[in-house]
Amino acid sequence: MSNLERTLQHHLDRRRASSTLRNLTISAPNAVDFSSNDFLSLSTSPALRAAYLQELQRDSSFRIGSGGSRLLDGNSEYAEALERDIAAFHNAPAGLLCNSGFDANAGIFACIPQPNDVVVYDAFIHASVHDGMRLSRAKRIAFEHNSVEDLQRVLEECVAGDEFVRRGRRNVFVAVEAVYSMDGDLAPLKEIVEVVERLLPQGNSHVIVDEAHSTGALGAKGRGLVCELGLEERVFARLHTFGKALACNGAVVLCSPVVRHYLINYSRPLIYTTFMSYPSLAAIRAAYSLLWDGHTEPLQLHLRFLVEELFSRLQTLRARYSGVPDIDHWIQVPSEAPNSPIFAVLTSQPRSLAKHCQDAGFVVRAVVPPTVPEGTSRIRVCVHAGNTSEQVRRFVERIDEWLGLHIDPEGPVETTSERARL
Ligand SMILES: Cc1ncc(COP(=O)(O)O)c(C=O)c1O
Repeated sequence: MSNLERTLQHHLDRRRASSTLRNLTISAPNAVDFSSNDFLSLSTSPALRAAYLQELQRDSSFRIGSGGSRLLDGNSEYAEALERDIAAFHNAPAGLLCNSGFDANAGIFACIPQPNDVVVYDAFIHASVHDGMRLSRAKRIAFEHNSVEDLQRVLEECVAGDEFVRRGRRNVFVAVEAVYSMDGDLAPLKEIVEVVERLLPQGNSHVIVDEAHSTGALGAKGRGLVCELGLEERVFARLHTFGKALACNGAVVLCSPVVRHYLINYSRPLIYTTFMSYPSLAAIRAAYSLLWDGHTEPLQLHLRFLVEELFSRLQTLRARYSGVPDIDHWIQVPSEAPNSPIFAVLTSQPRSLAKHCQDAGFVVRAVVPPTVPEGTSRIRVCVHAGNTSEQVRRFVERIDEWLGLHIDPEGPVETTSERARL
């Protein structure tokens, strides 16, 4: 082993010692998916497969690879028409396709905020926004997750402390997500837009909404939260990613034509990379065709039904153990049904619970700090349109079984030394 590899191994060993080592895993083929972001189960949809194959056959002389960066040989009529149609679907003036949501965020936040501008961001914002912001020379300020009051406090401080901001001469960007990936909670977007417009009335405030987890899953035909709330003209830019509910890869930035043109000129993750290949674009068009023609609407409805079902079963389960003194140590479930398909089932023993569920054929994952804040270790549960009520019932029974292994709803709580053996 070289000295460098020894150093790298040392870092890996430190992670192993703190139980934060990451490894690639492969789910069993017949496992029940309560984990992936394939919310509409389009990954395995015969309708999407058929639409995709049809799209590929539309022009038998298609060029498979894009041929280069979009700025050089990678662009095509096909790509331009696709992004125009997607923008129209989401009621936006223009769209710009990007190879991934990560690239899109990293590009936007690195090149649009200018030196001394301010980026105010939700404390739970995605890593790609952080990477982008770090490359910009803007000032960065977090506000408490989903707290309109704290956003207001931060903005008031910006206005009070910076004459340029106050006079509308310095831009303030506000970065939020429509649905947050770990708790499945929605941003109070209307209130956020209102407070931003009220405190910064000079036209120098710009809200950017990441709709990664709402694309396809929220709003009429899956148009997302901004459309659902009618805020299209009050946000600066939106990001829709195709890798989750749409079962593809890539993303689109919805924005004005000027912003689109600026990104084409300045966004490095867009400029210095090979653009998506034709099969990738065809898959995106096929997925959008299912949204356009209403195919996914019953899937959205079924998903909603399953969310309510899982919620009510988890509530009943939790109520059975309500007499156990330290029950919150073992399990905490959402107090309201999430408005998204994502559930956080909190437990101080997430690996043990995840393994117990996995052993019964359920794909579910433990999420621990630093991915989530200390004290909020959990299993992250995602419901899918392809799940059934029966699977939800069995899954909750499995959690119940795990609880029963460690605590008795009627009897005394186990000792700390017993718990330590878990
Ligand atoms: C909120 C959010 N934004 C952006 C991304 C990145 O999107 P992509 O997977 O297309 O790179 C993700 C996905 O991991 C995400 O959860």
